[in-house]
This record gives sequence, C-alpha cells and structure tokens, in this order.
Amino acid sequence: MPTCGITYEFEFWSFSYQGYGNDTIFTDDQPLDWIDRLHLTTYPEDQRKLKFWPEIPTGFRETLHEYTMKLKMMKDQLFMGMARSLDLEDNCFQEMCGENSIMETRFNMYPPCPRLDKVIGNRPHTDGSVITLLLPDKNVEGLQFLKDGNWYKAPIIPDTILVTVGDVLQIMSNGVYKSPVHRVVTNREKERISVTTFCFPHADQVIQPVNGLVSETTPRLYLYKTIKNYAEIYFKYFHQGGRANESVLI
Ligand SMILES: O=C(O)CCC(=O)C(=O)O
Ligand SMILES: [Fe+2]
Repeated sequence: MPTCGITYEFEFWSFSYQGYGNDTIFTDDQPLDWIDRLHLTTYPEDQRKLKFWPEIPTGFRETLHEYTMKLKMMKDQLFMGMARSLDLEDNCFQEMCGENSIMETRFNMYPPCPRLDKVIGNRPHTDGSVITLLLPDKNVEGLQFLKDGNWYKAPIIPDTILVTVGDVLQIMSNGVYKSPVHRVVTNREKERISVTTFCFPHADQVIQPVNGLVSETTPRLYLYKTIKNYAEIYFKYFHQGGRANESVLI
C-alpha cells in the first residue's frame, strides 16, 4: 500500500471513516493493531470521497467500482436467501437497512513481525456490519475464528469470498444468525493482504429484531437502536475487547 500523507476523516457517530491510516486511536494506553489500511466508502456512489481513491495503479478506481457493484448484487441475494431461510418476507432485511444502505471497503496490509508475542494484526472482535464480504490473501493465512474457547484457522480457498455475519444481522435475526469473534494473527516473515467489505444500514436506520422472529416463544432479545447509537456503543466495546451486542440485550 503506498505511503501517503492523508489520514482518516472520522465521524465518531457512525461507522464511517475514510482514508489511509492504521488503528484509530481513542485512548493513550490503547494497544494498536499491527496493520496499515485504506478505508473507503464505496456505495452509494454519492458517499464516495474520491480524494482518498488512489489513481495508481491505473484502473484501481474502475476495478473497485466494478467489484462494488458485483458485491452489491451478491449482498442483495444473500439478504434474500437468509430471509427465506427463516421463513420471512424476502425483503425484510433489505428494508431494515434502508434505501441508502452503505458499503465500505477496507484494504488491509499486515506487515510481518518476528515478535509475535508483542503484536496482533487485528485484535479479537466481531464486525459491526450486517454482513462482511472478505477477499482473503491467496497465500498467507492469519484469519482465525473463536468457537467454544478455541481459535480455528480460516482455510485459504482461492478466489472465494468469505461471508461473515456481523452484529447487526445478529440483532435483526433476534440471535438466530450469530456474529463470530475473529482475529488476524501476524506472520513472522510474510506480509498479508486482504480486502474487507462491510455492509451497513444507513446511519439513521433503526435496527431491531424483525417482527417475524419475535413471538411468545421467542421473545425479543435486543433493544432497538439507530445505527448511530449502535456505532457509538460498538466502538466503546471494540477498544475494550468486549462485545457491543451484549450491552443491547434486553
Ligand atoms: O484480514 C482479514 O482476513 C480479516 C479482517 C477483519 O476481520 C476486518 O477487517 O474486520
Ligand atoms: Fe472483522
């Protein structure tokens, strides 16, 4: 990733920040992830800040545009498929995300480091998205998921988009779909590159369990929140290594 003087433009009240940088710093004593990244809002098109979109390599902007439009189609299909899998109206997740739902793409570069006892590429976290679409490095492992207290490696399957459930889908599905805790461990010798695309509702949307999943036998688990409210809670917990979803449980 090219070094560049531009740093993040960060809006604390939403998930939205754009630009080059590494970890966002909230407190002086916070450990920092061992990572460099470029974070861009890619959809809707009027939310793009093109000053952060590199012109080199040639074709980057066109390729990212094309990639975004394909991922958007994939996301729409996934939302519909997940709704059907729960016997819900096809468009219930789409509707809760709103017409101006957001996609953000983050290019991650994890430098190698011999002191694995001192650094972590991406600390344990859940994603604050509805879903996350990940293009992992083709050669270098690093992503791990936590299950029953053990870390499991995500296998490298070339040219595959890995879909992760985010906190917002856990809330909307009243806990049926669960957002997994994951992390990226640093490699001793090789750098690792990945591209993550987060799908979010618009900042003003209210998120809550969809009606069809709340009943006397399956009571509502989560309070309703706007995405703005939820983003504030998410970042507070993210930096303390906690899970935001637990604080919006009823
Ligand atoms: O780099 C990866 O494989 C995953 C990155 C990740 O978890 C994230 O960006 O939220
Ligand atoms: Fe993540």
